[in-house]
Parts: sequence; structure tokens; C-alpha cells
Amino acid sequence: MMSLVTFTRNNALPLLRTSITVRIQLNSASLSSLVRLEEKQGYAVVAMHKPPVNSLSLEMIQALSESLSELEKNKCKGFILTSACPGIFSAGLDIREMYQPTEERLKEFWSSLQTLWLQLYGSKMASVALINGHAPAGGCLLAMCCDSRIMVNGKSKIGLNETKLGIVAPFWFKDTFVNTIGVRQSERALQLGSLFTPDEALKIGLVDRVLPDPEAATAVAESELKEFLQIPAMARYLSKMRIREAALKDLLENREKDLNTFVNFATTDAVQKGLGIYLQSLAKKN
Ligand SMILES: CCCCCCCCCC/C=C/CC(=O)SCCNC(=O)CCNC(=O)[C@H](O)C(C)(C)COP(=O)(O)OP(=O)(O)OC[C@H]1O[C@@H](n2cnc3c(N)ncnc32)[C@H](O)[C@@H]1OP(=O)(O)O
Repeated sequence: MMSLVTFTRNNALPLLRTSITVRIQLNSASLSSLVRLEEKQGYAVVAMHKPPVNSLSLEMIQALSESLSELEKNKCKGFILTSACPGIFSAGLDIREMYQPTEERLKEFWSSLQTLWLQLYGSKMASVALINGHAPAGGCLLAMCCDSRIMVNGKSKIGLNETKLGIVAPFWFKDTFVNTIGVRQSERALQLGSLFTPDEALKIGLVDRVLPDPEAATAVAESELKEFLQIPAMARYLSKMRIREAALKDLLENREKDLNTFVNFATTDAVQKGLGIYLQSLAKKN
């Protein structure tokens, strides 16, 4: 099978005052084809590639986790998280993972998602989400885990729309949301399952910049990441943790409980019925 992990090497110069030369030696052979990793000068680009919509299946979640681990192993200082699927950042959790699941897979799915969130939200690396398409629910969560969000203008929307599916954003999704846009906006948007246009998202602070096209957004994402990378790494990371550590600790201490809550909730008849109807409505569209 052709490897979709693209990896270009060049003579990287250090971007960080505090770092030694950033040279990422990615082990492309062991990485999944669902995520494309590209080495740039002193940082990496992590591009999700699971057409058509980058839905977060168990395999996709694990591929993202492995990619981050690979970057950490190689002492990468920062990355841009984006999508290689035109018009879509990520459609969020793969709903088929939650619909009529086996208990074993459902548990592995959720546990892998917890791991990915802990890894991404607590990452020592600086990160910028280059949101080049729709980012509902889990897609929005991935973007919020980054240190900065640059969105391409257009028809795409971003937000936590869980209630529209008859499900409830877990407490750590909510914590991430509150840490990003504040309590009042979160309370309203979570209940309504609001999806925001890029300009609306900018207004409430869900994204930091909106650019007219992917090229302009890419350039801004790169310069934004470089700005983060110029700050002494330890000071930057510890400052980020001042905001994030309570939420991270909460999930770390309640992982098992959260897993059981999810499994019990997701397998109720009402939720299964709702997910079935939602999947049908997505299929009917086509
Ligand atoms: C007491 C309370 C305790 C709480 C305990 C926890 C509770 C559980 C919480 C679970 C958290 C979930 C978070 C999530 O992420 S849920 C997923 C939410 N995502 C969505 O709602 C997005 C749905 N998709 C869309 O809106 C659109 O697809 C799009 C992203 C806007 C793109 O539109 P576009 O027109 O380009 O593409 P299509 O709609 O035609 O889709 C193409 C095919 O992809 C399939 N698809 C789309 N999204 C998903 C998905 N999320 N999962 C699986 N499959 C998806 C779609 O069906 C099409 O398939 P087809 O070609 O076979 O028809």
C-alpha cells in the first residue's frame, strides 16, 4: 500500500532561542496513512487525511496520537494542525463508532480519545490550528486544543453542536470550550449546539484570525507559530498550564468514571435512536 505520510527533509535552522537545532526524524514507516506529517523549518505540519470528512474513528484518533508521540520523540517544538481534505477540517467523532457498537470497541474508542485530548491539550509543543474547513464537535475540540486558531473564511462552521445530535458534550469538552470562549458564551452555545461562521467565531474568540483564502491562512498560521516559538519554551508551556492544568487534572483523575459515563450514556436506547436518525439524515443529504 502506498504510504501517504509525506515527509520532506531540509537543513532546519533553530527557531527557538532556547532550543538546539530542530531536526525531526519522523519514522514514517510506522505511522498510519491517515495523518500526513511534513517537516518544515523548525516545526511540523500535521495534516489529517481521512476522506471525505476526516471523521475521528478509532484508527484516526490513534493515528493522531501516534503522530504527536513521534513529534515529541523527535523533540519537535511546534506544529500546525490542519486537514488535507479540501473544505473539511474534521467532522468530529465518527458517529458510526457510537452507533450500535460493541462494548469493547466503544471503550477503546473513548479511551483513545481521552488519551489524544490529554496529549494535545497538555502538549509542551506550541501549536496552531489551521482550520481550512468545517470543524463541528470533535473537530472544534481538536482546534481548541491548539494555542492559536486561524480559520479560512467561507461557508465552513465551527462549534460544539452535540445537543443537535441528542448527545451531551463531556465535561472536558466543556472545560476546553470555557477556557477558550468563557463561561457565558459556552453556556449558551453548548445548550443551543451552535455552529459559528468564521466571523461569528472570531467575534466570540473561538478563532483568533480569519483569512480570505487557504494560502493567506497558511502564511499567517506559520508566522503565528513562529511567534509562539520565539518565547522561551518552559515559560510559555508553564503559562499555558496555568490555564489548562485544572481541566487536565480533572480528566486524569476521573478517566475511568468518564469512560463508564460515556458508555452508559451512548448505549441508551434514546441516544442510539437519535444517532441512527442523525446518520440517516446525513446519508439522505446525498
Ligand atoms: C450525562 C451526560 C454525560 C455525557 C457523556 C458523553 C456523551 C457523548 C458525547 C460524544 C461526543 C461527540 C462529539 C462529536 O464529535 S459527534 C460528531 C458531530 N459531527 C457532526 O455533527 C458533523 C456531521 N457532518 C456534517 O455536518 C457534514 O458531513 C459536514 C462536516 C458539514 C460536511 O458536509 P459535506 O456536505 O461536505 O459532507 P457530507 O455531509 O455529504 O458527508 C460525507 C460523508 O461523510 C459522512 N459523515 C459526515 N460526518 C460524519 C461523522 N461525524 N461521522 C461519520 N460519518 C460522517 C456522511 O454520512 C457522508 O457519508 P456517505 O457519503 O456515506 O453518505
